[in-house]
Amino acid sequence: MSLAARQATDVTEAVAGSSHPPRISVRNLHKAFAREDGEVTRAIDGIDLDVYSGEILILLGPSGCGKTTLLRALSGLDSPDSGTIKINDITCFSASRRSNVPPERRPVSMVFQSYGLWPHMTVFDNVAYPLRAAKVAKAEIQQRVGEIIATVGIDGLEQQYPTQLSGGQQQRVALARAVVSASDVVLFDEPLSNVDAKVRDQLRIEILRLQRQLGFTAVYVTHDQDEAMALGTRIAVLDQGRIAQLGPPREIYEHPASAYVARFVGTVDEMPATVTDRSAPGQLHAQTENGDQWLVHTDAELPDRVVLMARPERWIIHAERPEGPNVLAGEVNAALFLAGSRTECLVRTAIGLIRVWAGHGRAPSEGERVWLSVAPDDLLVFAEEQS
Ligand SMILES: Nc1ncnc2c1ncn2[C@@H]1O[C@H](COP(=O)(O)OP(=O)(O)OP(=O)(O)O)[C@@H](O)[C@H]1O
Repeated sequence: MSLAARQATDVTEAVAGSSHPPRISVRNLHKAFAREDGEVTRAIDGIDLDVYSGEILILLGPSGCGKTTLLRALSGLDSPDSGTIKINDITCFSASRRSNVPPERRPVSMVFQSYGLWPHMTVFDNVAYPLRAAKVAKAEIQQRVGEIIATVGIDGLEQQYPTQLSGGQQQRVALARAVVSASDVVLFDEPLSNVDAKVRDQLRIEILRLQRQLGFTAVYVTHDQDEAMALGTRIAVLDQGRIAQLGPPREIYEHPASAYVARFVGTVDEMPATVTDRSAPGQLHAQTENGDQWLVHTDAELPDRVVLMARPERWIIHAERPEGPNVLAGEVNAALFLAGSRTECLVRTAIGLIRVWAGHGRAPSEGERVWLSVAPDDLLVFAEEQS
């Protein structure tokens, strides 16, 4: 089948929440590892997850949260302890049925952080490898490899060996090899973490373009929140083998389900506080340690001890004390001009340093006395964690 024929028609419509059945379906998956010291690590601790046709599902979380273990379970490189994995409605793993389809028979391909190219094969032969393994006719291999090499922008390098290529070029070869065999599902394991920042930006766009063009479904592991935001149709934030939150990037950023998610995705400053009034529905008042009262719009049921959080772009800087609630006096400690997009200010206040991203307006200068305010809708509030 030619690349053109494989172009997806259903990418935009068949996303999460649609009536289409999921492309990947994971139920009650567990995987524990026994460490050398006898401790047991629950790398995957009861995960349920559906991934829909044409979406890029990001697995995001700090080191050790189980991202790679989950991806390897999907690929068949690792066997879970219990649960089921279906891909294209075929049971690839079921502990109860004792079935475990080997990696080469699953309809998935993988792109690794370390490229995983065959060093003794040319670029052409690396990309052709899955087609030769599937016994595709020679003329078709020639055509499909030629097309995909041009698509990922490495034409002219066909006869080079991987060691003769830059990291970015090697990852383009790996990408071409992953998509050449028209796998329905492509699994990405931190594919951009070995390339420099500029190439990473380019490759991100390339991956997105390729995915839109070919319509494959992707599961993409990263610990880089910018990458997750840029690429994800939905993001699953993992915490110790569990899904802490699953949703579109904007929802995760603007409505984090927990303090853990708020801290991991984006930047926040935190203010411990005590709830002083919850009599009006949909709002509460809380007092910070300096005695200030804060008005927060929320429907959440919360204990008395809470933590208030605000994103840096939600604080507004004023030269004069503004009217209204949630106002804090401060002095600009540092003002960093960041590549034209914003000025990042550190403002010293009675409750500590607050980060504020001032946009295109007048940026305050260091040493200036200012007032900060934040709208009641823009304050996040969570229960204080018990230590
Ligand atoms: N083969 C193994 N033996 C013992 N423990 C393991 C093994 N593989 C993973 N673990 C543990 O399982 C947990 C999850 O590991 P995993 O590699 O899935 O995390 P990750 O989120 O991908 O981390 P990173 O971003 O650092 O790659 C970690 O605590 C890790 O130490």
